[in-house]
Amino acid sequence: MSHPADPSPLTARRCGPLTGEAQVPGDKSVSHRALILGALAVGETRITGLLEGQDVLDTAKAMQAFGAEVRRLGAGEWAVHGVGVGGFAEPQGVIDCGNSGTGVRLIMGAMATTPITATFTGDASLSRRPMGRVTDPLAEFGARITSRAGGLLPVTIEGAEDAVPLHYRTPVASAQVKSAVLLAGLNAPGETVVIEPRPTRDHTERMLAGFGAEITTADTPEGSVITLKGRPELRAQAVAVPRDPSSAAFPVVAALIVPGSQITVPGVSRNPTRDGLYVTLAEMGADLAWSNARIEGGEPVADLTVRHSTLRGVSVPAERAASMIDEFPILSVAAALAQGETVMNGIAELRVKESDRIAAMVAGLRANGVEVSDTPDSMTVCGGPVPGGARVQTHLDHRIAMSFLVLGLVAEAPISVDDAGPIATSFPDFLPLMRGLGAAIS
Ligand SMILES: O=C(O)C1=C[C@@H](OP(=O)(O)O)[C@@H](O)[C@H](O)C1
Ligand SMILES: C=C(OP(=O)(O)O)C(=O)O
Repeated sequence: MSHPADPSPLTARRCGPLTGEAQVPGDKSVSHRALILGALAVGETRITGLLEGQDVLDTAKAMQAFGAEVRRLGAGEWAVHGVGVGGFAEPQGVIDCGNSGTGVRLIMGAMATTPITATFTGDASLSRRPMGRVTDPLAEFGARITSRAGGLLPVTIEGAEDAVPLHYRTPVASAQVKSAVLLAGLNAPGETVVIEPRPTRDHTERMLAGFGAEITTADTPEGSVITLKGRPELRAQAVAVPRDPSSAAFPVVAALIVPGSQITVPGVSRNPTRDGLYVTLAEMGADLAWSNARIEGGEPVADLTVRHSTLRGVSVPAERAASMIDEFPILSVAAALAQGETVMNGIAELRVKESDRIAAMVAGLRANGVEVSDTPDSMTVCGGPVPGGARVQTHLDHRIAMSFLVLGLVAEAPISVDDAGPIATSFPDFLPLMRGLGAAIS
């Protein structure tokens, strides 16, 4: 996505009830990890349900550049022939991770303890995001790292020759930082330990265990202590990727706010480190019915039925932020339709995502007549009728684009977004899926 096509604006209009089944795509976090661990394993990993969004395709390309064989077998079906821990080859070109923070940060971790050199770049959005949070701990493993001033991309990493394992306390609640350190720890002798003051999504830990690594998590007064034994032989696996709860959030909130709607969303991940939005919507009075709970690909999943509901404003505690970190833009859309005020606390991390998501939501909601305010780490939305009628700037941010297209389905006047192109990074079929449910987006 470093050389995006011309911007593609879209407009959403008020519509009748949404009905039907929403087959949302595979989980983005799990998809990146399946490709990376597949590339570090011995043998052939088979992946089903892989998200074929641009972020993940960029990671697949990167794994090829590091020497893994990556083949697409069919829709969502991929094979990765890995090179083993420590087996990455030096890429011949620059690694372009496009729009993807997860891709670039996890891959930097995965190569930083192998004695090869790689340069990473990305699009205009990724080039504004902080990389020091990952390159600082990777330097402690013995990697030599240069970046643009302020720890920005492009970043060049000379991987450590004789890596030393690390004990690292993450200064921000970030699964990307935790995962980068754990992936680097794979090729360091001895135990690498990550201490997380607050739990974040645990897909890396689950999948490392699934691939045969020795990894434990202990809850202690200091937080979660994750211990990984270095230099395991990772064994190729079959990985079934669950459907992405962060993508499901868009049709789910759309069905909650469009009167008369009822939809089902099968096979959504219910990983408790990802369920903050669903907990919050239930507190707001949302009619969400989960059924057929099961385990798929090492992750809990269930089917979800959603009915239009009258929502009321709530206060979302800071402790919940990590479990719904990508869902605050769409939560603020639900909040705009709720009775009373919704306060979102402890969300400073939103300022360093694909855009400053607090600023982008505040600007777009205000332009469409919603009362909203913010502080450096919180946002408050006042619910009520939504006049709409404005065009929103999405700043290369897929979640801002999808959120305002959902809001447009209930606003009095249509809402446009300046560029829907980035939606393809995480949810390439968003438009046909939403139209299939009855949404008026064109
Ligand atoms: O590890 C991951 O797959 C992700 C972690 C989160 O980022 P942070 O770890 O930076 O909070 C999230 O925002 C991102 O979409 C995916
Ligand atoms: C923050 C996100 O992704 P990433 O950090 O991987 O760019 C997201 O998908 O909302």
